[in-house]
Amino acid sequence: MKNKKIAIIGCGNLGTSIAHGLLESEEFNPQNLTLTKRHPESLFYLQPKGVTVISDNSQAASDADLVVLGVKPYNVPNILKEIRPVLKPGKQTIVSLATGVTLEEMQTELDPNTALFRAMPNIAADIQESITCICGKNGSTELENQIKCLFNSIGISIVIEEHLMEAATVLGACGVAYVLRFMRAMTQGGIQIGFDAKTANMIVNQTVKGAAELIIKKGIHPEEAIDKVTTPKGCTIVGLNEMEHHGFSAAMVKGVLASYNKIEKL
Ligand SMILES: NC(=O)C1=CN([C@@H]2O[C@H](COP(=O)(O)OP(=O)(O)OC[C@H]3O[C@@H](n4cnc5c(N)ncnc54)[C@H](O)[C@@H]3O)[C@@H](O)[C@H]2O)C=CC1
Ligand SMILES: O=C(O)[C@@H]1CCC=N1
Repeated sequence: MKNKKIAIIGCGNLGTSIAHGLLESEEFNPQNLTLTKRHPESLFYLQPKGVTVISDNSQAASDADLVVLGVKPYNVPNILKEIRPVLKPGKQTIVSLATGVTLEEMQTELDPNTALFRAMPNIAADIQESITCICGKNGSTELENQIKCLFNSIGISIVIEEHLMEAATVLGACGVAYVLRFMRAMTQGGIQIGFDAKTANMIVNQTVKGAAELIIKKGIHPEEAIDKVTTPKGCTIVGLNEMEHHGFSAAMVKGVLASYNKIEKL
């Protein structure tokens, strides 16, 4: 990755998280990163690190080995039309982060030989803790490995089939927001039982981090760990059952499905 030039076209919330993550990575040279935005001033704070920040998408795309599209889905066709004249098929790779825009839809705007990937990271890229799901078209195994390498430097990545990209968006990208809303609700409960907001927040944050890392590091099923917490006739099982009576798991599943169904209509 050290020698690869990357342009993030449309560097908003997600693009900036990726840029931050890349800049923390030892495998990446900041001089090789170009970020674009229509009004780029808000990204100028990254210039002292060696990053190029401009508003000219074609200039950014023409110089890059990897062109990452960070714009909203409805902007993708116009951006592809804009940069197509400067692209060098066979020499560059396009990676779209856009939700719900298929490889086939993008291919219609590009030279048929253009190597094209979709990637679905999340905003934890900022601290190199993203999960990124990737799928591609016209790319060699070597190119696929390069894309994996890029996203592994800001977390972990897996290659999936394209028909699962929308599911990946919901679980991996929207998922960050679901977990954070859960954390806020738990904090509110903590305040009601006596903690000030700051302390409740700290306890919840570390509890969630500990629970996630326990499952990840031990490689166990969540229910196996839950069984270790639920003392018979104890307070945990009473709380969990009360949550289920109010539809906790059902609400989560329904929320996941609602997000998934919305992508179809984006
Ligand atoms: N925010 C998230 O957590 C995730 C977002 N995505 C996808 O990533 C994409 C970006 O999402 P966000 O970062 O949230 O959106 P955003 O609105 O924060 O970022 C898009 C950026 O593109 C810029 N832009 C728009 N038109 C442009 C143009 N013609 N030239 C240059 N820049 C232009 C905007 O100024 C903005 O900064 C979307 O397609 C979304 O579906 C995917 C996974 C997670
Ligand atoms: O809410 C959205 O549409 C985008 C996709 C995943 C996260 N943000």
